[in-house]
Amino acid sequence: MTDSLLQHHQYGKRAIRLVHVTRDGDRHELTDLDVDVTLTGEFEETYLTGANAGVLPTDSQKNTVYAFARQHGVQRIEDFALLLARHFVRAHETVKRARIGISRHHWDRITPQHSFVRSEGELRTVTVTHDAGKTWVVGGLTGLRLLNSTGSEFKDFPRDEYTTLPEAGDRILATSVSAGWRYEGTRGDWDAWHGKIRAALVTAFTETYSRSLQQTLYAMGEKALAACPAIAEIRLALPNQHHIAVDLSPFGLDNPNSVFVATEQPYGLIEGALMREGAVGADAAWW
Ligand SMILES: O=c1[nH]c(=O)c2[nH]c(=O)[nH]c2[nH]1
Repeated sequence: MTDSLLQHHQYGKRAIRLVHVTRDGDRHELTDLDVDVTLTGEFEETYLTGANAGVLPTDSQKNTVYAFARQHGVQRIEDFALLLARHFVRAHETVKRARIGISRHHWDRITPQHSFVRSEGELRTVTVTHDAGKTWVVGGLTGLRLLNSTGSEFKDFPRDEYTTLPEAGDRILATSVSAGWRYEGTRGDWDAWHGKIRAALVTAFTETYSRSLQQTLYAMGEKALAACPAIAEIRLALPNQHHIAVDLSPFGLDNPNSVFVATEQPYGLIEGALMREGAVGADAAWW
């Protein structure tokens, strides 16, 4: 046997599918969540010898999520994640840090009472990390698809022997936003704050005349920080969903920037993080 050290370990349950219905008479509220639980702590023994005395089964973790949903409701995912993270650390001595990630699928009401249609793509997300010293709440969203059909260019980039990209003076700019933002505190008006930040991201995307998606990213982050004083930092990942004008000349047709092929792969990925001036970083809050 070679000498080896267990360097890092964590475990938990992924993709706990939870659908919760609140019945207010005939009118129902639907909440549809994917919940991830990750625990770190004193679990070396089971890795080294298979002794499970300190190992809270992932099955019990899953059951806790369902039981807490019944007992406490799930209306605001930020509060539900805080509740679960604190519970695992408080209730189990071997658990030193708990991280709860939740993504919420959005359903739109199609009758006044109890019928819904799922709006595809966009998820509201939260990651709560809790240990003896601190609790961090990172709110966010993924799959927010945005497109500007003008107001975007990409020019003046360096050209080398491999450059074929033409300069674009008027191109389509399209992306699917992934954003995470770290709140300063653990109490808040989560729904309103999420709404303000989402609106700021959309407004900055639509209102910025874009010379690069990088510039647009910065404008989005800046507007989000301005819109919600409760957040200290924001991280954004913006895939550049390229739309390429189709060459219609073989068919004797022109293409005055009206027919495009929307390509999925490969795509550019533009990432950036903005911190409010004077705020203190918190790497442990992020994956
Ligand atoms: O906004 C852009 N940023 C880039 O870095 C880039 N690179 C590329 O090929 N197209 C684009 N567009």
